Amino acid sequence: MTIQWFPGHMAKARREAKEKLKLIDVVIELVDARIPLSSRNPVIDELAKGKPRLVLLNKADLADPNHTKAWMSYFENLGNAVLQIDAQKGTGVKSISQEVQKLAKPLTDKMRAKGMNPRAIRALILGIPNVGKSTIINRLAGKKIAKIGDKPGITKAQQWIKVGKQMELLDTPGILWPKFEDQAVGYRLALTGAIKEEILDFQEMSVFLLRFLKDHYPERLKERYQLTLIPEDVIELFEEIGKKRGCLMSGGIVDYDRVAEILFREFRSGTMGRISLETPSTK
Ligand SMILES: Nc1nc2c(ncn2[C@@H]2O[C@H](COP(=O)(O)OP(=O)(O)OP(=O)(O)O)[C@@H](O)[C@H]2O)c(=O)[nH]1
Repeated sequence: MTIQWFPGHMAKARREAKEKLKLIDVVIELVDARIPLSSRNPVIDELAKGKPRLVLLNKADLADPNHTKAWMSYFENLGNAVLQIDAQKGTGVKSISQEVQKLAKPLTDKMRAKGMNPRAIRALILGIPNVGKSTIINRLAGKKIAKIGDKPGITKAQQWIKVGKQMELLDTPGILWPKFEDQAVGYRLALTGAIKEEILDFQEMSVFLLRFLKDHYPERLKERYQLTLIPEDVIELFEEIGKKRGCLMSGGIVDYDRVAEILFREFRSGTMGRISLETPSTK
């Protein structure tokens, strides 16, 4: 789904998320493991305030495993539970319910102390577009999708999915807007598919990517595009790749648009290998 985020849409998303959060014990915040900070909604801390939180680093299959490890510690140090997952294949998804239970332990303990039988813990998935919310919901729902139906006194419109015996998940995620304020963040979001690529200049985006790869994954670049040396100048590098890939127009001039498209597609699809565009120390 592609959403153009105008102020009215952002206000509506915030209102809806706040409404949903009233019903929720544990927040599941979904981010892209390749860009965990850039893919966070800018007001998530304010929205989820006071609720225990499980951060899911999704699309971990596309991210650099070493960086993902560093990101796990980063989010743990902020006081969250964290899991890395690949919702497409289902890796790590089974642990979600367990983590949610752990986070809700103070609540279940309280219910027991009052002599009550603890009810199922209610969770909500929140995240920016395209981060994998629906994929996870479908995974968690599995084949035995059990809609619990309306709960009197709680809500009429909301449907809940039963995940095991002890967790209930709201079947519609909270879709939140991405960050806009920073150009580098914009490039990272566009490269990973969170915002419409048409909004940004393809060539500019690819130059951003090449600059990043040159600094952080030079060997990968050499290998993929069969380069013996990586030119210092990023435009020269762009042209080298164009020549290697036969992206030439008449007169032997490099077709920049085609090179940009190749770089973009090969990054997006994971053909370049597992690459993270952000580490906890990225500014
Ligand atoms: N490689 C990989 N792809 C994934 C993973 N999770 C989701 N995807 C893909 O990412 C794309 C977006 O997934 P969705 O589940 O539709 O994302 P969403 O957050 O519900 O998107 P919106 O409806 O736009 O808010 C789809 O093409 C999924 O197949 C993952 O862990 N790894």
